[in-house]
Formats: sequence, structure tokens, C-alpha cells
Amino acid sequence: MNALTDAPGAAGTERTGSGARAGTAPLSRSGWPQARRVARLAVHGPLPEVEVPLAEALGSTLASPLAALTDLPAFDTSAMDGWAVAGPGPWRTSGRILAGDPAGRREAPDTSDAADRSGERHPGTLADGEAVEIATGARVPAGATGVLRREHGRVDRGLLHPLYDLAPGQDVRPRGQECRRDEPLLPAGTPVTPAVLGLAAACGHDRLAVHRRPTVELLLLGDELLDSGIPADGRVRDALGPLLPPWLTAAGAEVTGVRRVGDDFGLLRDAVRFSAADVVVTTGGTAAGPVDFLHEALAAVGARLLVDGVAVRPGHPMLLAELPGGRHLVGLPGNPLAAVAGTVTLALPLLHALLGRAPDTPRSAVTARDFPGHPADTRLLPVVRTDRGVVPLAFDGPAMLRGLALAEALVVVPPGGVPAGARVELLAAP
Ligand SMILES: Nc1nc2c(c(=O)[nH]1)N[C@H]1C(S)=C(S)[C@@H](COP(=O)(O)OP(=O)(O)OC[C@H]3O[C@@H](n4cnc5c(N)ncnc54)[C@H](O)[C@@H]3O)O[C@H]1N2
Ligand code: MOO
Repeated sequence: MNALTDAPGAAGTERTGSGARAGTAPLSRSGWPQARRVARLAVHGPLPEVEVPLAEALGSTLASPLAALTDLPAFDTSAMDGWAVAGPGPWRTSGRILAGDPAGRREAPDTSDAADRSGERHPGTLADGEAVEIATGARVPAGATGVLRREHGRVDRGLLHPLYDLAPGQDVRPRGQECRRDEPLLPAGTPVTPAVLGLAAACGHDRLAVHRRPTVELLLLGDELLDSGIPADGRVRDALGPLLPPWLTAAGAEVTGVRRVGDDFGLLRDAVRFSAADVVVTTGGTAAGPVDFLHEALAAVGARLLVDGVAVRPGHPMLLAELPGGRHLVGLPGNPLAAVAGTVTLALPLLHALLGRAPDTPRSAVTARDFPGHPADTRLLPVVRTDRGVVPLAFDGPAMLRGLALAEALVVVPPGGVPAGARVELLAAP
């Protein structure tokens, strides 16, 4: 069916009289923005705080602000290979300071007159007219007024001559330039990215206080699914088993299990009932087909539907339920692009709430051409960016992934569509 014309009309209850709905209170389908909001507000708060080593923190969210444990840089640091110099040139050079050398250490003995005279001075202190060879990243000695790059100086008979003027403090990264000890660097709610891990290590952290990552069990429904090989004889390859776990993991979830569940009511009910995951994600079985048992299984385990159908194309049969014990279930439609729409609409906002992640700043772009809309539903379409704005990709049907695989983002097209030049919201593509 054409995603533009198979709408039942304005938002209303779509599935009526299906045996698969017995026992669950009928819900009107939600508008798309409302469904996202419901998913974000479905939990009372983020999961508890835990302290984990840096190597285990990727993808989780800071539970408290990240504060520096040291000044950064922790000492005046040379930004270049060359010489640390004191006062105006030329300079007498002696010794060498490498990255990692402790304070005051200079490889060659300091025999300069100034050092000999300086009873009170630190042994590594440079006096006016002195220079010491220095490596990038090495501690700049006390008394130095700048660093002369190797290519900016010439040594002639033990004297270093500048080829260019040297500004005071040139090529020295002063202690505390980036931050001071105890200074808050990142607020609670920041996602832990590789860059955050690097920053945390740079300023002295071995462990991070984060919210526990939500566990996710993925249940792939459908007897027709094949795990390997070429699809034939009415069977189809499972596209969501490969697609969803890495995406959910990248979003911060800990995917604890991926299981195929046959088209059997009892099997599905028990898989949902006994899952220990914070979030059960199912694929398929959301609609009204003869073996679509999801609603019936949810009723049997005492689930409460929070979202039951969304005014969005593709993906309108998606659902969100609260399970006993404070767990949740996201029901993604079986059509793969519809499942992707369900993931961005329900699964990611729910996971972000459990992770304690601060709301993303919405991303937007301008449309390079008209994006026809559905009369009543939001559309989510794979797009690429061009100089003129975003353009839709072909092969964007609910059962297709060909467009999505080339997509840089999904564009949110409000009901009724938008003309060329309109600003539209973008969602990250998997
Ligand atoms: N009478 C109605 N029929 C359908 C409606 C409706 O409103 N009334 N909605 C249609 C829409 S839209 C969608 S989307 C699908 C949703 O169906 P289900 O969630 O029940 O999913 P299934 O019926 O199990 O599968 C649908 C389709 O997707 C294929 N599939 C399932 N899982 C996978 C997978 N892991 N990888 C690849 N492909 C998968 C499955 O073989 C089917 O072709 O319902 C429409 N029908
Ligand atoms: O078009 Mo359905 O809405 O494939 O999800």
C-alpha cells in the first residue's frame, strides 16, 4: 500500500475488533510529537548512579558534573620543539628537557654562569641570556620567557640566534590554560563519547560516575525470518537482528540478548513476562494479522499501554507499554523502515530518559524541494544533504532499507507536507 494513501484519516482509534487486542484498554493513536514526549516521560527518572572504569563508560551518561582533578596543562608546557629561552637573544644554550622529565631536570649539567651564581634559584631556572633545548610537551623551566621553534633559530658557536622576533610567552601553554583544578568541565546529563573519555583521562580521572546503562532484550518475531542465506520460498532475511543491536548499543543501551521468537502466543507471552531487561524491544506482530500476538501477550502479562499506534508513516502500529516491575516494552513494526521509525520515535527517547541524558538540541535543515506530506500523519524520510538543502532518497517504502542505507538523516515532514526552502527537523539515521 502507498504510505501516502493508506491512512485511516485523522487520528483516531485504528485497530478495532481485533481479537489480538482482547484485554488491553483501547488507546487512541498518538500524534508523533506526543508519542516521543510520552516515551521520554515514561520513566520516573534515570537509572541509579554507578562508578565505572573509563573503559566501560562509553555510551552512558554523566550522573554528576565532570570536574578537573588538576590544572590543565598541569605545568607550563612547550608547544613546540626548539629551545626554552629567557630574555632577549642571543642565548647560550645548554642541556635538554624532554617530555616527561620532572621539574628542574636538565640532561646536561647546567654550567652557565647564571646557574653558578644563583644560590637561591631552583637548579632548573633559566636566567636571562640562557636557553635550553626543549621538546614539545616538556615542562618549560622557571625563568623562561618563551619557546623558540627549532626552525626559527640558528646556533652558531654555542650561541642561539633568533631568526624571528619572539613574543613574550610564545609557544608556551601556560599551566591552567584549559582549566583549573576542581573547575566543572561538563554538566551531568552529558553523553560519554570518546572525546569525553579522553578529556576525563587528561584531567586525571580513572573512573566516572554515570547512570547505569539500560539493559535491552531484543525479541525478533516471525516464523518467516531466516538468519542466514538467500531468502526464498516465502521466507525473508531478518534485517533487524543485524540493524538494531549496534544502533541501540551506540545509543547507550546494553543489549543483553537477541532472540528469535516464533509465531506462538505462549512463547511470546513468556518471553515478555520473564525477560529481565529494563527494556524489551520486539519487532513484528504489532498489527492485526492472524499471528500478531503482541497486544494479546501484553494483556496477558498485565502490561499498561502508554502508546498504541502513532500518527506517523512509516511505522504507525508502533507501541510502548509499561510492564510489571517497572520494565518497558517497545513494539516495533516488522517492516524494517517502520521499525527504524519506531526506534527513533519511542525506543531512543525512552533509553535516553533511562540514561539520564539531557535532551538533544534539535537539528534542522532546509528542504531543497517540496516534501509532500501525509494528510494526517507525520512522515519520516531518509535524506541526504546537498548544497541546496536536504533531498529525499528513493526506495523509502516501509519494507525497504535501500534509501536508508545511503541516508545522512531522517527528515521529519509534518502532516500536509512542506515546500522547498522550509526548515525541517532532522533525526540521526542509524
Ligand atoms: N490490516 C492491517 N494490516 C496491516 C496494517 C494495518 O494497519 N492494518 N499495518 C501495516 C503496517 S503499516 C505495518 S508496518 C505492518 C506491521 O506489521 P507487524 O508489526 O505486525 O509485523 P509483521 O506482520 O510481523 O511483519 C510485517 C512485515 O515485515 C517483515 N518483517 C518482520 N520482521 C522482520 C525482520 N526482522 N526483518 C525483515 N523483515 C521483517 C515481515 O516478513 C512482513 O513482511 O503491518 C501492515 N499490515
Ligand atoms: O507503513 Mo507501516 O506504517 O510499514 O509501518
